[in-house]
Amino acid sequence: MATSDDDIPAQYASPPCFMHELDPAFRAPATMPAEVRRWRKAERERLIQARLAVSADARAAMAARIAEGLDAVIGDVAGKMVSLYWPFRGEPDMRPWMASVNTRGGRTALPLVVEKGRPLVFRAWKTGEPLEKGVWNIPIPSQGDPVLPDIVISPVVGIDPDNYRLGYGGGFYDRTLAAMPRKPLVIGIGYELQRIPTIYPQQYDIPMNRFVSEAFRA
Ligand SMILES: Nc1nc2c(c(=O)[nH]1)N(C=O)[C@@H](CNc1ccc(C(=O)N[C@@H](CCC(=O)O)C(=O)O)cc1)CN2
Ligand SMILES: Nc1ncnc2c1ncn2[C@@H]1O[C@H](COP(=O)(O)OP(=O)(O)OP(=O)(O)O)[C@@H](O)[C@H]1O
Repeated sequence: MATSDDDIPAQYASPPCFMHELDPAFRAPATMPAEVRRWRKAERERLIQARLAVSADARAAMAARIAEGLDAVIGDVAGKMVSLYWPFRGEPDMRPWMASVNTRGGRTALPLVVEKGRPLVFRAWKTGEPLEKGVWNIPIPSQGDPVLPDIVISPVVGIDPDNYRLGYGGGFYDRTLAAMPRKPLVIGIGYELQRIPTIYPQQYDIPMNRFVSEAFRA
């Protein structure tokens, strides 16, 4: 029986973060448990290596299947603004499909990192227009006003059964989607080998509406 203070484990009067007592609407900032952060880092490295171990020819064949899957999911692209990406580290190269969107009366855009910790900005771009080197040497459109895509195609490093995406660890897509005034259709793309049982979703992770891989069947 606890008869004296000495028997009761020491406790703080308030939890260490007491902002919610001052402002009931306050939510703790997005932080990730250290073990999840470590796990994600290791899993990213494993998945990127696994993807790079596939031959360039096999990756190109899978990208062609992904393009068919995107057409099946999206249907008519005319009048749509679709954001894609400049491929690196073995991501599916969708540049041929990007050109075909423009041929069919759609428009396309590329993301650019304005600053680490800030949302991405999308700039209209199509084959042949000038590019320059952005952060991490990723090519970005040299000019053009920001656009708001109707459809965001997001390359995944890993994807789980609830369509939560593991990316390169910058939090860019989560921040960007959270900040967009109109919710676009968000399609994660990647290879079957990138499926994982869970990404340990955190409060700020936003799931993809769809995931399209080389195994997609309409
Ligand atoms: N092709 C392509 N372009 C894209 C993205 C993408 O996923 N694919 N992005 C999608 O967001 C943005 C770039 N995001 C990136 C985020 C992090 C790193 C990176 O190299 N990060 C560090 C580690 C970061 C950390 O773990 O804290 C590294 O790997 O050394 C690269 C690009 C915009 N452009
Ligand atoms: N909406 C947000 N607001 C503030 N911080 C965020 C938001 N979304 C993510 N973050 C921060 O970004 C960091 C990286 O997130 P995460 O591991 O999910 O990146 P990722 O989805 O793999 O990367 P990327 O989208 O750049 O490919 C996390 O530490 C998280 O705190």
